[in-house]
Amino acid sequence: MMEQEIKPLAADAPNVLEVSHISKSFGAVTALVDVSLKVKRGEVLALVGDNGAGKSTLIKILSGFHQPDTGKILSNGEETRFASPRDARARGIETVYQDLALIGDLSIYHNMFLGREQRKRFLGLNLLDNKKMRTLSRTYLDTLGIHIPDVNNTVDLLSGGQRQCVAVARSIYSSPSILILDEPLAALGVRESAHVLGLIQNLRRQREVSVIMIVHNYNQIFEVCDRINFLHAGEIVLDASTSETTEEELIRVVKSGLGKNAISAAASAAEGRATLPHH
Ligand SMILES: Nc1ncnc2c1ncn2[C@@H]1O[C@H](COP(=O)(O)OP(=O)(O)OP(=O)(O)O)[C@@H](O)[C@H]1O
Repeated sequence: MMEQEIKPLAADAPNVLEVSHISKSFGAVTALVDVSLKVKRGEVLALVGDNGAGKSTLIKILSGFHQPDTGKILSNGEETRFASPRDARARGIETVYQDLALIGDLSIYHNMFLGREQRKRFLGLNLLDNKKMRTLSRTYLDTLGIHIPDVNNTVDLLSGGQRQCVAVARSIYSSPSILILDEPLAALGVRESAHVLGLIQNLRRQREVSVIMIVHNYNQIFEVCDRINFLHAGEIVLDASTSETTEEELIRVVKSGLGKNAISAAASAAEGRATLPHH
């Protein structure tokens, strides 16, 4: 794929997903407190925060796995409720969890079509159309700029980065409006991460799908994300555009003390360049 400039998001890009004032507790444990978040069409949003900050709970709510105790979810401007992951998927939200849900000893192209195999009739029999799945997989991976030499190989033979890319490609094959990635770069080395970052960058260039991804490495966030939401103790304490802030500033904000007020103060001190969420 040709390298192109990353176009800034259109100022009038609509919000494809909006959650407002969401809270969630598990018994006595409060996982999320009054969380509001927005994602525009084509935007790549990073979700960061320490262990236990509530990142997984938030993406599980967005993908229909958990229901919030309070608050609203708007999908394309319409209030909605995701009763199950299937329900969220039906409304265009695909999630790639860390286990990737690939079958190691199956071919790459079979994995690409897992659960929606292409079939053909032959002599009255209903057979898998392997040729078609192979060709479609090849074309699709190429379109996304994913370098996989042979789609006949089993997934076991792929590197971690390639596997992540195949899982992402499979999820976007159904043209979702939102792709949620749960730590897509976890446990990947620099070279391996480059595959995945390249893919996300390609998605960002095309601006057809919005991406919400949990990331830990700030450097990678600034490479491929448009905006960052920082979660601390169940609250979004910072919402900043990556073009208007820097990695150093972000680190300063995060280290400046994890109390919400401390972060607000640090963000204001950064010449108002980081915007804070409204509560
Ligand atoms: N199913 C559950 N039952 C009880 N408590 C839970 C459940 N899921 C999450 N929690 C609690 O909610 C809080 C937020 O957890 P969550 O997993 O969302 O954080 P996280 O930011 O994803 O952390 P990590 O980076 O460690 O995955 C934690 O205190 C956690 O123990």
